[in-house]
Amino acid sequence: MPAVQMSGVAKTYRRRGGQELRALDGLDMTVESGGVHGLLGPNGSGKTTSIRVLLGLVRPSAGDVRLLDRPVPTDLPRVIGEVGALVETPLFFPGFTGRRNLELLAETAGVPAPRVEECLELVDLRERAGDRFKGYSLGMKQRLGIAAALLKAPRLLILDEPSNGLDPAGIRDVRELIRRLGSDGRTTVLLSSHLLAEIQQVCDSVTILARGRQVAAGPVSSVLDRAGTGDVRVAVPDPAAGAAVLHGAGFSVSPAPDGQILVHGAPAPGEITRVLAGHGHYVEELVRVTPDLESAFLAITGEQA
Ligand SMILES: Nc1ncnc2c1ncn2[C@@H]1O[C@H](COP(=O)(O)OP(=O)(O)OP(=O)(O)O)[C@@H](O)[C@H]1O
Repeated sequence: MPAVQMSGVAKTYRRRGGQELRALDGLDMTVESGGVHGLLGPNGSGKTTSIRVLLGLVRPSAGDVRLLDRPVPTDLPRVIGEVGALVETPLFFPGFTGRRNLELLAETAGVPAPRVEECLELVDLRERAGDRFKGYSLGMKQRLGIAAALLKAPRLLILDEPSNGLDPAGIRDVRELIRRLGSDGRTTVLLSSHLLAEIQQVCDSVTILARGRQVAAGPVSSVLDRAGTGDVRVAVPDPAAGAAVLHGAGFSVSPAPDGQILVHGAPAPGEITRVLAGHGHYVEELVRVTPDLESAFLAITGEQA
């Protein structure tokens, strides 16, 4: 059972002056249960809006939404107890300790008190739980926010740009925490981010958004592979002669920076080896050129660098 299913979801905002803005324009997204799923897209692509739709904070103009196999918003009251979310920087009492803040939230939500300590442990804040919230670093505040979202032991945890504003150590801690949560065998994490590197390091699968639509989805590695250039870099002892042979055989070639040959859009690299060997050029190395992550992302989303 998928944890999240969105199909054809649209959300139109009316701007001042009557103009319409399509924040979501027929968005499809499936998040299978378990692991960490990334929602990746440039600023303004609709990540926060889709999360707000999932949580019933925004009513979609069209489309179907299911959360833990229940229709949303109709059945939201029946599933919301199993969903934890960190959407904006959560509000805590600055003068209270981290622990007291969580205890208050737990009491309000009817969560048994021992769960507070478990959550503090999960986010690695137990040692500092007796300190006042206002003295926490931004990273600690964010981890306390995640602890609050975990109080109900949710099956689905939704985190909207949790690394925003954090320093490198804070980012690392939050990423490790998300990975840990996603591999506990019972929690599905949906993580939104505009940072490709974050998605690559943390997520198992990804939905990529651009202008309110899905532009790619699937396991992280295959989605990025699909954005591959199809170029192959070939090393032979005599690159100029080798390039002439390949050109003569109909391949599109250009010189690679290190004196090797770049063969463009080569569907079957084995053919390159065969043609070269047929003319006495023996391949020393043949490597498929994978694009750097940033180019892959820009290629997929169609954004300009
Ligand atoms: N309440 C609102 N009223 C009008 N327009 C809105 C509202 N909320 C979002 N938008 C617009 O909808 C589009 C999508 O915004 P959204 O916040 O969902 O994108 P995002 O991918 O989360 O971007 P970011 O990373 O910048 O938060 C943007 O153009 C935004 O300006």
